[in-house]
Amino acid sequence: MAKSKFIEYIDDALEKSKETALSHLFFTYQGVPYPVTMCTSETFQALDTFEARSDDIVLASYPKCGSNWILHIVSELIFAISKKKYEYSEFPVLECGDAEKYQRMKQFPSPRILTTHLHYDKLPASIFKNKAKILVLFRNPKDTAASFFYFHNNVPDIPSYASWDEFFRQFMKGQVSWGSYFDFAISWNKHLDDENVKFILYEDLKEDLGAGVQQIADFFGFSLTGEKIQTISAQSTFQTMQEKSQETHGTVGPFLFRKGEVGDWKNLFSESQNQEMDEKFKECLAGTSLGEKLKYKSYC
Ligand SMILES: Nc1ncnc2c1ncn2[C@@H]1O[C@H](COP(=O)(O)OS(=O)(=O)O)[C@@H](OP(=O)(O)O)[C@H]1O
Repeated sequence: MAKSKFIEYIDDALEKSKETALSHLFFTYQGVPYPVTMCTSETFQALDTFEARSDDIVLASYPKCGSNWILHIVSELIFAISKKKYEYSEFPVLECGDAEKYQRMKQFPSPRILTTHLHYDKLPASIFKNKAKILVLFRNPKDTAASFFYFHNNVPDIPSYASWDEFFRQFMKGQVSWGSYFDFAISWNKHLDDENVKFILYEDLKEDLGAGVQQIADFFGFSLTGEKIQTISAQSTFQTMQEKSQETHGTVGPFLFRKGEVGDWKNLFSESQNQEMDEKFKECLAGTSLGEKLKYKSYC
């Protein structure tokens, strides 16, 4: 990707981050904290003017669950079908950017890929009305928290936390960008088996990427040969994506594609933090359909 709108937007957000202290990083909109460097209340107010199409591709996930991974997979699937490279005419996160973006997006050709970190009930109504398909990606909360912490503390221009313990406290309170992992999970839990919604797990993608790519292709109705699916899988491994990360994501790339592993949380969590998260998981998700789907016992 040349210096695209995508990278321009990220560079811009990083530039704003340089001058933003952690204590001023968030503003709250309808009860959820968002980073001032990426979101504005004007854009949230305009969000309901967004007109979804039935062939829009919506990729929903909490931050750090691998949205750039599935975005890449879906872009490659579109390329394989249409023979045209998917163009990011706009930064793909639906709720990020200026309030006029929804007007500009009317001109973009189908299929449009929209990623989002929004809770289910905060998505614009037209997504449901016009029956756009939504792929919802989850990752176990411990690795998600670890990835989130490293991102803040490794990227030089993004405000750092004083320590992992401090980040963990804020994460558990939901005082991080896009709010609480658990609130996000609760909001999606009842909708994972809805028509036009498909759940996918980061850890399953890690375990068998080929099978995951095939499922994603099937869900969006892309019919490709097994050979093509394998080629796309090979182009979507962590190593391949990390090697190209500077080219695809600019300076933040190597920090964003950090480790891509399952279980890295073990290097950070203390025993009491571990227990605290297990309790929170039980309280919020035990016995729910999502609680089962996350395979918490295996990964946490
Ligand atoms: N191909 C592939 N395979 C395995 N893991 C991958 C892959 N691509 C991205 N990742 C990992 O996803 C984490 C970043 O998540 P997001 O892309 O959702 O980040 S963001 O919220 O958009 O900033 C981040 O996780 P950590 O490495 O644990 O920090 C990325 O490395």
